[in-house]
Amino acid sequence: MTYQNLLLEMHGKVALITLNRPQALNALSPELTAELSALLDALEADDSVAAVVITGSEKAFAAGADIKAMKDWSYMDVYKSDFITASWERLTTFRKPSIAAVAGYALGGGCELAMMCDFIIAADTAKFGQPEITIGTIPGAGGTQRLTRFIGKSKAMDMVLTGRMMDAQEAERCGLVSRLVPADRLIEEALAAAEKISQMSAPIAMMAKDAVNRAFETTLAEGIHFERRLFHSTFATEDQKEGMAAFVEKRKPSFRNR
Ligand SMILES: CC(C)(O)CC(=O)SCCNC(=O)CCNC(=O)[C@H](O)C(C)(C)COP(=O)(O)OP(=O)(O)OC[C@H]1O[C@@H](n2cnc3c(N)ncnc32)[C@H](O)[C@@H]1OP(=O)(O)O
Repeated sequence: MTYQNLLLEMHGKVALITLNRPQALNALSPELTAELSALLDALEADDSVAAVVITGSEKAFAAGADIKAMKDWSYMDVYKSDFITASWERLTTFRKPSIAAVAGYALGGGCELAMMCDFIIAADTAKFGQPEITIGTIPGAGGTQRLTRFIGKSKAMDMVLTGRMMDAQEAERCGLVSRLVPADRLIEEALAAAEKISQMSAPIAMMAKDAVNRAFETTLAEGIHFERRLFHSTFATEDQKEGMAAFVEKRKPSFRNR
């Protein structure tokens, strides 16, 4: 498949996806999100891919949904097509580890897309926001829910009601991003993190990701029960045997993803 709005580069077992609509600050058009969804399907099915990094340009990770495309849509258009469509949410069902590497603007759907990744590494130039209210709408790709879980009610209300932007330092302080790096090291750092993850057992990484994600969805008791059962099931894998044997034998483990 050829992609008009995305670039794909392989770095060993890590797929680097670059959103590529520079003329519109990577605004997330229906075509772009459909391409991203199709590409994630292909990467999920490809056993040679262990992790994914999604990035944009120096100026913008993504400036949100494509306002020019959606400005004249009617209620029936968005309701019947169920916009935000499944293609936007494909990242939330992607089972391999995903990292958003954010420089510049991550606004509206751009911020929402970054929050759908497993974690966010931000350049010191990054700016996050949910400015939908300034154009007469509200976040529609999970912003009110995910941002609130990341940064708490008070700050989420501030962001969503004023539409203000948060700089990278504030985003790190309040837990929206996991790491802050100089802009010229963003891709290197994100690829290094993904490469480190790709050395782990792939099924164990999936279980770890499933367990952390469950914390978003359930009570503490249910989440701990879920974690415990997954933890137990790691003992049914060859990779748990290999990992612990390697520790005892003072060598590097050689995981076989079994
Ligand atoms: C997903 C949902 C449901 O949650 C909804 C949304 O995401 S709604 C969209 C939320 N995002 C925004 O409201 C941000 C819109 N953009 C801006 O405020 C500004 O572009 C900026 C602050 C990010 C950057 O400003 P500046 O440097 O002055 O650049 P511009 O001249 O404004 O932009 C350059 C070029 O890109 C086009 N552009 C920017 N953002 C979008 C967008 N979201 N959709 C479509 N096009 C966008 C902008 O129109 C410019 O193009 P030209 O008009 O010059 O052709």
